[in-house]
Amino acid sequence: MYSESFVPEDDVLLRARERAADLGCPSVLPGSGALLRVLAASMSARAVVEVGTGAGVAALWLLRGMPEDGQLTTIDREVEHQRAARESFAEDGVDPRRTRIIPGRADEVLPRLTDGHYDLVLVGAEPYAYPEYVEQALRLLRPGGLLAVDDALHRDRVADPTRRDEITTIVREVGRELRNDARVMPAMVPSGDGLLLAVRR
Ligand SMILES: C[S@@+](CC[C@H](N)C(=O)[O-])C[C@H]1O[C@@H](n2cnc3c(N)ncnc32)[C@H](O)[C@@H]1O
Repeated sequence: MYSESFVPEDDVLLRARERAADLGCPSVLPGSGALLRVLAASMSARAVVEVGTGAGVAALWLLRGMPEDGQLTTIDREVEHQRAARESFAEDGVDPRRTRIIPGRADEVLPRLTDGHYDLVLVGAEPYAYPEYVEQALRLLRPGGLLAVDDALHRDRVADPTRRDEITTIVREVGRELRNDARVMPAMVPSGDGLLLAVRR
């Protein structure tokens, strides 16, 4: 699709994407990656959290938008994925001080992160646990901080009310909850597999 390839990915991103594919791990689609870079740059996001590192595709997009003194905290439970992400970061010449890769389960790691400290939180792992990650993200964000939920349209199934499988229902419910949550201003952006955005009031 034209908009997905509007900002083409360079060789480093394409290799990170290949690493992810070799590990059987889906990555953020290019349209959403480009959007994440724009968002991180527009708000000078210095403190960013990513739930689900994968091989580092979304992380690279974010890091490219963040200021040089920003730090990305990214959580993944798979050692192989952390290793692949490290390779991707090294290949892009990312200063190791700009990334903090925390190994472990997100439901155990997120509660240890500091309240109201982060500019941007990207949720991109395990749709089953999105409700819990979104709640943690809202705790972590400073006022004016941005929540981004990847795969929020789940291959367009979320928009189709006849799709009632468990994951689709959970992801649809997360959108509905955020739409009615007075703590945020939400918007659904149909880039990639859907990026649900919500600014923390
Ligand atoms: C869809 S991939 C993330 C892709 C990455 N955000 C990107 O776009 O490049 C999901 C990742 O979340 C990790 N993951 C799944 N469940 C997790 C959990 N409970 N805690 C931490 N990481 C988890 C997987 O190991 C996988 O690397």
